[in-house]
Amino acid sequence: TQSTRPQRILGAVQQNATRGDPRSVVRAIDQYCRNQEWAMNVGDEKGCILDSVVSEVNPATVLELGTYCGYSTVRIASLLPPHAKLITLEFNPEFAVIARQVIAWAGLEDKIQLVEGASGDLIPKMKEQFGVETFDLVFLDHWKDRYLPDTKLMEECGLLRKGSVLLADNVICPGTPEYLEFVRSSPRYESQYFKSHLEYTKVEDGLEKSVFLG
Ligand SMILES: O=C(NC/C=C/[C@H]1O[C@@H](n2ccc(=O)cc2)[C@H](O)[C@@H]1O)c1cc([N+](=O)[O-])cc(O)c1O
Ligand SMILES: [Mg+2]
Repeated sequence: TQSTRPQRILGAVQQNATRGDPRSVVRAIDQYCRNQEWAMNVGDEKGCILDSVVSEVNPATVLELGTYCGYSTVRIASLLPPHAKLITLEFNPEFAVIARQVIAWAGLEDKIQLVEGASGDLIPKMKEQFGVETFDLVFLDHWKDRYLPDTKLMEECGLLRKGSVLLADNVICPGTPEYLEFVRSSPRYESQYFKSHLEYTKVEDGLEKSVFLG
């Protein structure tokens, strides 16, 4: 029976990465997706921008919207301080099965909690069910038409504090026009665009970093 792209990505990790070495997991996925088949990981070029923002924020609590195969999950978690926690939301059970194995191969299970479900349903439960106060960093990389409603939902649920950082992938390609307009025009956010390229291509894309001002 035919394998799926996520299954082939997991295979590339198991064949080419070293157990317990997150950076080798990241490298194995990038090499596979650059040389064998494209996949919607944030990738190595935008990944360096992601690394710099994570290192600058040095977050104790991170929320990732959109796990997929766990590439950015592992990339972020590998840079977190000892007791920091990353919660990642994944809607597709098949993707979740793969991501859990990628996270395990990297040896990062203790830092990462993968929760299955829709962001719109899970965000209101963050405080009561997952014991979260606020998030220091949110990485948005799920369905592009959910970036804005979920940002408003996080505000309403008191999950953002003065200084919380939102980092959004794909603000150019595929594009998140309503989200971009909102964070760039709202007086409650200080936004900055990091120009880059769509993963594994020469097409323009970028990350938008938006600091919540409270
Ligand atoms: O479409 C894109 N991303 C959508 C990602 C969606 C992911 O978020 C999950 N989710 C988790 C929780 C939810 O509530 C909803 C979905 C979905 O189950 C999926 O795993 C995309 C597309 C391109 N592209 O070039 O076409 C490039 C990119 O970098 C992209 O990120
Ligand atoms: Mg993306």
